[in-house]
Amino acid sequence: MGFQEREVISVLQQIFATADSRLKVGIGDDAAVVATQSQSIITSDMAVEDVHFKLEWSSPFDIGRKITAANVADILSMGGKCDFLTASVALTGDETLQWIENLARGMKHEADLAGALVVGGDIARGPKIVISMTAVGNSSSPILRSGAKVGDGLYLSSLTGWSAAGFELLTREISINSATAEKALSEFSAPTLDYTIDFSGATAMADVSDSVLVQAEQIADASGVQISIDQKAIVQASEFAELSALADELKVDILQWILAGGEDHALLATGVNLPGIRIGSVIAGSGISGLERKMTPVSWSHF
Ligand SMILES: Nc1ncnc2c1ncn2[C@@H]1O[C@H](COP(=O)(O)OP(=O)(O)O)[C@@H](O)[C@H]1O
Ligand SMILES: Cc1ncc(C[n+]2csc(CCOP(=O)(O)OP(=O)(O)O)c2C)c(N)n1
Ligand SMILES: [Mg+2]
Repeated sequence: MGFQEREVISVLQQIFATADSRLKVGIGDDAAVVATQSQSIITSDMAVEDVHFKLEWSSPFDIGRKITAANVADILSMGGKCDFLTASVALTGDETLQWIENLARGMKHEADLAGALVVGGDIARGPKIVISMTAVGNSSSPILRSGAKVGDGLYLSSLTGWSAAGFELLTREISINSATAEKALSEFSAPTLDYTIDFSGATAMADVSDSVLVQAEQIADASGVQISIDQKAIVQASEFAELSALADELKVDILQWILAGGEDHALLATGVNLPGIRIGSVIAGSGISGLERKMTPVSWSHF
């Protein structure tokens, strides 16, 4: 074992140190003390070694970014802003202190982008690395999955499919030396969240962790509407041609990546005249329609 628990805590204390006035008591006591808003949004997501990440595929910095992004995205998808995060980490004991430090630096990097503070967590030994984060955010008017209305459009904050493309390159052990392949690998290792998109006018919203199809179906079910996907509109998206070239090179169906791939954590929203990429419409009925061929959404239900 290359580190002691108190050494790790001391490193974490330094990395997550802040003078932010929202934090009253940070790392070092039994719990953090924070100034919350009158209405909070709370969510948790975890990342398990060999289920959500592989040590040979991703740097500790990217693993830290990715789990933080997955948590923050659930707050953004409620129309909220993330304020606080906690990080509970099971380590095997084979890691170096530097590995753990870089994991924390990745978390801090993404937390900074989100305007959030890492205020505490826990460390334990486990047979594999498991990272569970909890995020606390706020919104005075949260956007639920259940608000989609007939006549709304369906919008993506950015084109999905990049993470699935990176996952495919890694699982098939294909090495392509191009900026497009680099982008796919980087989006898989740690997705770029769409912090600047203004979806405050959305009637319903979800982040794409499982896939556009799964998340659209969740919105359709919760709202009692049908969502019709417009494949022709997806083709018009600005990054489509670039991703399509990579799909052709790998001989895969690009729509499988875009609609059935996961982990981009892009925002999927319904509403009228929203920014982003319009990929469909909300109509009367139930379920999903409009697909020109059958898609097999990769279901990431874990059991
Ligand atoms: N172990 C658990 N205990 C309580 N609630 C849970 C648990 N696991 C999942 N949930 C809840 O189930 C819902 C769906 O979870 P999940 O599919 O992980 O959503 P997401 O894709 O937004 O992370 C969420 O409201 C989540 O809080
Ligand atoms: C080693 C490895 N295998 C497979 C995947 C792909 N993968 C794992 S979980 C997942 C979907 C999202 O995970 P989940 O825990 O269901 O997230 P949540 O819906 O709770 O946000 C995907 C696409 C991966 N990221 N890493
Ligand atoms: Mg979850």
